[in-house]
Amino acid sequence: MAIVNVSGLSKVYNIAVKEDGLVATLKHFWHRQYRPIAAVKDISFEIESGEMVGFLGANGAGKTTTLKMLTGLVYPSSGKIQVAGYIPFRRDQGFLQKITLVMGQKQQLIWDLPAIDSLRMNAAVYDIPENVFKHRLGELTEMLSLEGKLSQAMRKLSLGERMKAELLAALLHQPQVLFLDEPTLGLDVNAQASVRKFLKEYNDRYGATILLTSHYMTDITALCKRVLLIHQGGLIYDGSLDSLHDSFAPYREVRVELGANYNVDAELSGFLGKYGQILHIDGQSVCFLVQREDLTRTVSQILAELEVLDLAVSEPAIEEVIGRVFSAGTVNN
Ligand SMILES: Nc1ncnc2c1ncn2[C@@H]1O[C@H](COP(=O)(O)OP(=O)(O)OP(=O)(O)O)[C@@H](O)[C@H]1O
Repeated sequence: MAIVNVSGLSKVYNIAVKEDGLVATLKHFWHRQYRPIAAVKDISFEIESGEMVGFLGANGAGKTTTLKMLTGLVYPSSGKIQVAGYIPFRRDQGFLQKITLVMGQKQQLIWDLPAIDSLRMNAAVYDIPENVFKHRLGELTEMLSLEGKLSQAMRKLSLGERMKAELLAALLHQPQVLFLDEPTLGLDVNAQASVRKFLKEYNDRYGATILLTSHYMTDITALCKRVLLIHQGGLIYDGSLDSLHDSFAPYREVRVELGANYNVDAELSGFLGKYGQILHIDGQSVCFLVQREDLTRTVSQILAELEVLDLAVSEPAIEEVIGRVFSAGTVNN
């Protein structure tokens, strides 16, 4: 059953515009002029309970604005949203108990205090009884490997530990729906991996629904089977990561290591073109693109016609595929 329903959602920000200079500043004071910015344009999607969905888009595409509307922080210009049966912008107590929003670039825990003090305050805000608080704290501390860290001032923790403490704080009330905006932003690869591992485990253990934005594709490929792609405010793709590969990268990279008796640069670069588009030549190694439907025939042909020491076939990187989708600006799926 869908726990997030979004239909025809749009957001237009009106930003005040002002020309330079004192006169313009005075004029602006009395007679403000506004320019509309369509940050989100008529997007619709549903998320099933327990799903983990990646939300991808370039800078300024509209991801944070969408997450803010889904959590009731920003009022939509038009369209409908329901999250866990609630209308977010009403900010009902029941709604706030069911959701959480974590923003990688914003902190809720107080810098000079130990995390445990802020966590106690959160427990009071969410009306969590002491025994439940202790139980959840123990469970989450263990899952996040934060033993011994919560009694130190936040400023003394590493960036990765701080992010994990933020996640703990955001999950103390055991929300059903997690909106995560760049939760691994700025973390080193080990800390990123440990946040990912935690999110996977949290989703498995509690069946939580997660909508996640990240500029690190490893987060998305490790956690999400489905992705939403937003481009200039519009939703241009909603489907599986695998189908994205199929629709936007209907080719494979074939890397061939040729025997030493070929002078690859001089002799072969010309006629190698018949096997596919040459991507690059490096010593005796040639890499080129072959359409997926031609792959078997082309590989057999290469093996029959050339002296091949090694041959490898790979899919193009997902970053590259998504780059193609964004440059095309639309997807028919
Ligand atoms: N409070 C605001 N007032 C006016 N314009 C805004 C406001 N917040 C965002 N915008 C504009 O709306 C558009 C979408 O911004 P948004 O922050 O949603 O993008 P994003 O996809 O989250 O980008 P990023 O990946 O850089 O965080 C941008 O053009 C941005 O400048």
